[in-house]
Amino acid sequence: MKKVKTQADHGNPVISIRGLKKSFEDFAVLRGIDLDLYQGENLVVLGRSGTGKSVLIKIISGLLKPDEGEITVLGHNLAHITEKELQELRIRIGFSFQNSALYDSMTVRKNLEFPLVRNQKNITRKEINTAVETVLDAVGLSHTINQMPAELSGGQRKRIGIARTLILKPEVMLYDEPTAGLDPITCIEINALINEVQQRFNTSSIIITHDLTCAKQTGDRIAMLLDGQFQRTGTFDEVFNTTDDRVKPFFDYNFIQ
Ligand SMILES: Nc1ncnc2c1ncn2[C@@H]1O[C@H](COP(=O)(O)OP(=O)(O)OP(=O)(O)O)[C@@H](O)[C@H]1O
Repeated sequence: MKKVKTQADHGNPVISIRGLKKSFEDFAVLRGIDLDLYQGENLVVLGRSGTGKSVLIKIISGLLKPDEGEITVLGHNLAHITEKELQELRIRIGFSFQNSALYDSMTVRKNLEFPLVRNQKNITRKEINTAVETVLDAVGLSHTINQMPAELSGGQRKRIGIARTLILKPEVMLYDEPTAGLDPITCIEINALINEVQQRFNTSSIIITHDLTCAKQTGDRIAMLLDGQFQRTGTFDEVFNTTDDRVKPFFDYNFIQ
């Protein structure tokens, strides 16, 4: 079970989804999704490969359009948002994508400065330095500031990727497979970092994964995506304390810390 219990504000959903449907040609991927993400909570969306987890976060971030349903993100109904409002909204959402590569030719410092300078034209050098130092400290990698990405381990690169997202002070974090391709010890460190980010920056997060250890360690709430819908939602134990034959095998095939 998650070690640090967090107090989500259940009166205040930062993301609200009702009746979301999405098909590609005649393949119905999402078949009626309802979801609320509350202020300050980590919500894990768990599901097997190809169940539509990435499609869901692409729809939340406005990268894909739904066929049906109402999606409200940080007070904006995505059906009625202008392109300019969507750009502004995206700055308030941090994406940690599986392949969010760092720029190999830039130091860690320059990688972190890049989104800041691009999005905040009038920022001062002092403000940039403070922001870089704050996020590097948050991910525990202050000593790497002048290193090149090639000198970092896979886990360190993942941390710097998360720091680069945090530097814009997102209110919502979307993590797509944060532990994919990492060894088990590094996975546990990344899970701890996701919880630290939640505590320190009071972010609300959706964590997409099929890693049950990640789900167990980071999720205040788990939503199990099966057959295009959330079939079970609750704490980790509530979701897996079931005789549902579609959920049980998923549990059995994974190693849980
Ligand atoms: N742009 C697209 N055009 C056509 N089909 C798509 C598109 N995007 C996703 N799909 C299909 O939708 C389904 C769900 O894909 P998605 O990437 O969301 O799965 P996932 O649950 O994130 O899987 P994984 O855990 O392997 O990343 C897949 O069958 C995929 O082929």
